[in-house]
Amino acid sequence: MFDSSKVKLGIAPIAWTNDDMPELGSENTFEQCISEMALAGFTGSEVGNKYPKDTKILKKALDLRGISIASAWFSAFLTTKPFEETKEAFIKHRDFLYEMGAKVIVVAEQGHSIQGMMDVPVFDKKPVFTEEEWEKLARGLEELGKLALEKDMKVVYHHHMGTGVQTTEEIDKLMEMTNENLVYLLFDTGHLTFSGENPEEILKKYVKRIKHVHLKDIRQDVLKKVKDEKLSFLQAVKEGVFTVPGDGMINFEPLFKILEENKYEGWFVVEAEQDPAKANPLEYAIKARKYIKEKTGL
Ligand SMILES: O=C1C[C@@H](O)[C@H](O)[C@@H](O)C1=O
Ligand SMILES: [Co+2]
Repeated sequence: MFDSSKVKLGIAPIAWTNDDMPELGSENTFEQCISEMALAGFTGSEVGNKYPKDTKILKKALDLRGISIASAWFSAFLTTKPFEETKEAFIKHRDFLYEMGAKVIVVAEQGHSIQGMMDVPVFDKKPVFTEEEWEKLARGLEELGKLALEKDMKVVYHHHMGTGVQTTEEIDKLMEMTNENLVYLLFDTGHLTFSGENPEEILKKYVKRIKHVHLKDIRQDVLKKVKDEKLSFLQAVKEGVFTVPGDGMINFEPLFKILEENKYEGWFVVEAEQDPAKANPLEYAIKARKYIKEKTGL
């Protein structure tokens, strides 16, 4: 059994409004989004572009609905820009999250990333870092890890489609090159399956270093289409490659089992970006909440 005082359930606003493609769900307001999260039974959220930037206003709106902030995405450019630029932006982001009570900071390297490029095939053109870039990334992430620790927070690295840290080998390399007490791992079921990795193997290997979990499922027929038609990451999302856990090809039972046996503590964040015009966000949030209850008891 998971300890429900140690494992919390959140959901990402990206199913209501997609910050990478603001035309998806532009009609959905911040208030509707967080009200529906609460209505579906979630007590946590990550942060979207429509969220108020003022922490007092944001806190009040979230408190009214019994929701807290689990974390928020940070784009690092350690391989392509001077470290100071990433550092300055990271400190602002860290301080915002600290005020909101978050304990982990989601970081993904965006140097050379193709994840935001509408027409670049995600399986053909992903970046591959040079040794020099790996070194910059590893040392930079350790510095960000130290900055996070100043506030008793942790950097959790987000492996991601279309970036230099996507595959098993790349995750292994990053984990080997960084200090385990400074750089932790985010486990995103959807990205690993999309990429063709084995989520169970990765989870077993790094479970002690995993401090944040993104739960999303994959529609197998859409994944095939992405490969056959050489679609980009954003086109894949629009087509519906991602869905909520339990609605696709991933077997979550062994994953929950490994997390449970290893006494995982932290957030499970349902993060299933798809077109809200095709997949009603409240309906899918309820579906996800029900599935998690069934499989974990949480
Ligand atoms: O954590 C995430 C943040 C999103 O912006 C991203 O594109 C999504 O797929 C994801 O996993
Ligand atoms: Co994610």
